[in-house]
Amino acid sequence: MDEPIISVENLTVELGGNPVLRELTLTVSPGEIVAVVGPNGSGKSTLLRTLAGLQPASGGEVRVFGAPPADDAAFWRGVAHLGDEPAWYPGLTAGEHLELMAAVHPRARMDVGTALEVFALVERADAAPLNLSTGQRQRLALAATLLRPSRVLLLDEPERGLDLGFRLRLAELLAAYRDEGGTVVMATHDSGLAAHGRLISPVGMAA
Ligand SMILES: Nc1ncnc2c1ncn2[C@@H]1O[C@H](COP(=O)(O)OP(=O)(O)OP(=O)(O)O)[C@@H](O)[C@H]1O
Repeated sequence: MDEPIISVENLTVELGGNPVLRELTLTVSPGEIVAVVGPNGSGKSTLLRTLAGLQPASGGEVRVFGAPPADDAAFWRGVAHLGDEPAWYPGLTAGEHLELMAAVHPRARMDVGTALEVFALVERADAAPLNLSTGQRQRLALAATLLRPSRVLLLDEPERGLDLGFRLRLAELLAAYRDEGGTVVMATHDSGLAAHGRLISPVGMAA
């Protein structure tokens, strides 16, 4: 078996003095899609944030690429995280946000024109992100996340605001990412999307 790309042992995370994750153990192999499922408040976002190194652990160990997540360029070159809606640059259009992403990532996974087509944003490329609909903004955020090269995708409810057709498309896009050798860990409430991955639950109940 391949070396795990993510390994979590006995992870405990406390927020505001309350244990949110308790002794969680998880191993993710390269090329896997893992769907983190469970009720509201069960700790899905907390788990993703901890894997991204954005939330310190209270106990246990998290390793990504064989080392604890580190807030440095090398780590973020390998990891693309989409949590809450990103901050948009004032004055830049939707298309220019993707141009910016492509400019700083010379080995982007797709060019801007392709990204606009894949994420059905061609007609709205000249609009400011805040003038897009909720689902269009989520598609833009996903386009920016999937355009940049990465080895691990950490997605928190990527289905947020998406219509049914695009949720199905998203499942295909994640499968294509996996087929290129990428690894996906996503928190989701969408049973269709979750069905594309190995189900885990942060509260340890049968998912
Ligand atoms: N900053 C914080 N301080 C204290 N408690 C917090 C904080 N953020 C989240 N929590 C609590 O931690 C628990 C887990 O929250 P988390 O956002 O990880 O859940 P989730 O499974 O992602 O939920 P949802 O399905 O609603 O997105 C919840 O009970 C939440 O109220």
